[in-house]
Amino acid sequence: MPVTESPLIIALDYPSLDAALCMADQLDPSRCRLKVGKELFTRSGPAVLEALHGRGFEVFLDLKFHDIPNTVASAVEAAAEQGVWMVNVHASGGRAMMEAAADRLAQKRLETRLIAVTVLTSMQASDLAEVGVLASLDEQVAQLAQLAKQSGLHGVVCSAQESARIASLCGDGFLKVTPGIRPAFAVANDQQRIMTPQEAMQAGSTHLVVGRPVTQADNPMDALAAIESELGIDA
Ligand SMILES: O=C(O)c1cc(=O)[nH]c(=O)n1[C@@H]1O[C@H](COP(=O)(O)O)[C@@H](O)[C@H]1O
Repeated sequence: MPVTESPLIIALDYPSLDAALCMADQLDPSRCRLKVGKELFTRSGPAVLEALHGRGFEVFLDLKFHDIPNTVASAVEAAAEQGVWMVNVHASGGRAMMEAAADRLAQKRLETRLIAVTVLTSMQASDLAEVGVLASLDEQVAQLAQLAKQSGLHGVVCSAQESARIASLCGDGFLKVTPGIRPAFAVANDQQRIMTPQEAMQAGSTHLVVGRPVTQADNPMDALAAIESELGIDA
């Protein structure tokens, strides 16, 4: 049984363990999961995982691995051994890399969900062209999602704008973890492909990653409650 049925994952993008735990201590593991990303993990290391697991949270370790297959498989194994609920890689690392990571989890009987980033939600079509990708943004996301599924991954990180297409190509059970979530009260910041929480769920997202709209709000708990209410979740 999961600790929570909520689709919400709060991104703890903070510069210190203390700041991250200050937010975590206002949250409840029955209401959301937490995401630990590059800044926090680089500063605090595995201690943050222990601290959050100790408080009962399921943790998405978002380090977006992208390297040769053996290196990524070993990094994914190391994350899973620390008990994280979810870990991610970049789908553009390719089939061999994703298969090696998925196979390693299976060999070691580790149940961590492994997902792949398709195209970052901060990118738009012109950014893709600039890095030499000639496919349209939608086509690139669809191609990488299908490759991730064929490689044995549990799902993808994508924008909610792409969730419906990925559901039709890869199935409802394939996880669609969607950052770039912006409730009506929040600003876009550096996100390009955004949707509101309700639109994202209607589009078929299975999980919503929310950072600054909650963590930088004047009252983070009110912001979280407003999102829950938009989704019809009883807090
Ligand atoms: O893998 C991710 O979590 C991720 C992928 C992506 O394409 N876009 C994206 O924003 N993220 C992460 O999702 C979070 C979004 O945070 P906010 O923009 O503050 O809501 C950040 O921690 C990003 O690192």
